[in-house]
Order: sequence, then C-alpha cells, then structure tokens
Amino acid sequence: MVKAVRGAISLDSNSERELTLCVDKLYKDLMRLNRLKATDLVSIIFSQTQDITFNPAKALRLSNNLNDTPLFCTQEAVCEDFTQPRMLRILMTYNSENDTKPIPVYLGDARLLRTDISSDSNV
Ligand SMILES: O=C(O)C(=O)C[C@]1(C(=O)O)C=C[C@@H](O)C=C1
Repeated sequence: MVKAVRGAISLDSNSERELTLCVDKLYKDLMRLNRLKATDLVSIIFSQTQDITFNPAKALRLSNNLNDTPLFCTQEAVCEDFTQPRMLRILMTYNSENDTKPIPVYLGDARLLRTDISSDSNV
C-alpha cells in the first residue's frame, strides 16, 4: 500500500548550510519515526517559502545519496494566514506492507503550523 507522511521545519537563516542541516534532520526524523528505508520511498515533494533561495532536493540528494528517489521542489502558496518565515515543508510518499499510521514531524517553529498533530516527542 502507498502511504504519505508530512513534515516541516523552520530555518534560522537562508543559507545553503542551514538548508542542508534542516532538510537532513527532517528527513532522518521522518525515516526513523516511520521505520522507513530509502528503498521504501516512492517520491518526495518539498515546498519552500519565498525567502528560502536554495535547493532542498539537491541538498537531500547529496547528503543522503538519494539518486533513485524522484524529488520535486515547489514554492509554498502565498496566503494571508501564512506569516512564518523560512519554512520548508515535505510530503513523503512511500510503500508500506504494515498498517501503521504515518507519523508526521514538525520541528522548530513549524510545530505551530499544526499544533493538532505535532508534539515535542518529535523534536
Ligand atoms: O502542514 C503544514 O505545513 C501547514 O502549513 C498546514 C497546511 C494545511 O492547511 O493543511 C497549509 C499549507 C501547506 O501547503 C500544507 C498544509
């Protein structure tokens, strides 16, 4: 069965190094909490707010050798109620043979985006 899990993380600054650290942390937490292997992945979509000007797909591919997973970056919608800066969101799709529920990961200020599903246990 194909499943999808969400995550998000706030960057402290708009730099390539900060983006690499943040995307790597978010990916590793999602993989660990959901007990995933890279071969389980179907694809990963990123969205970034306009104030992030570096490429999360490239950063993740290089730091985790994810050459066989389709990655896609897009800009987050600009809406009046989205006021938080430097937000990187992720939508990870994967194959799963068990009936466990996907565990989302919201880190840093991104926890405020979905207080209903994010918890300190993710941090
Ligand atoms: O989950 C998030 O990252 C949110 O900001 C919440 C939410 C939503 O309303 O469901 C809003 C915008 C994003 O594109 C994705 C999801």
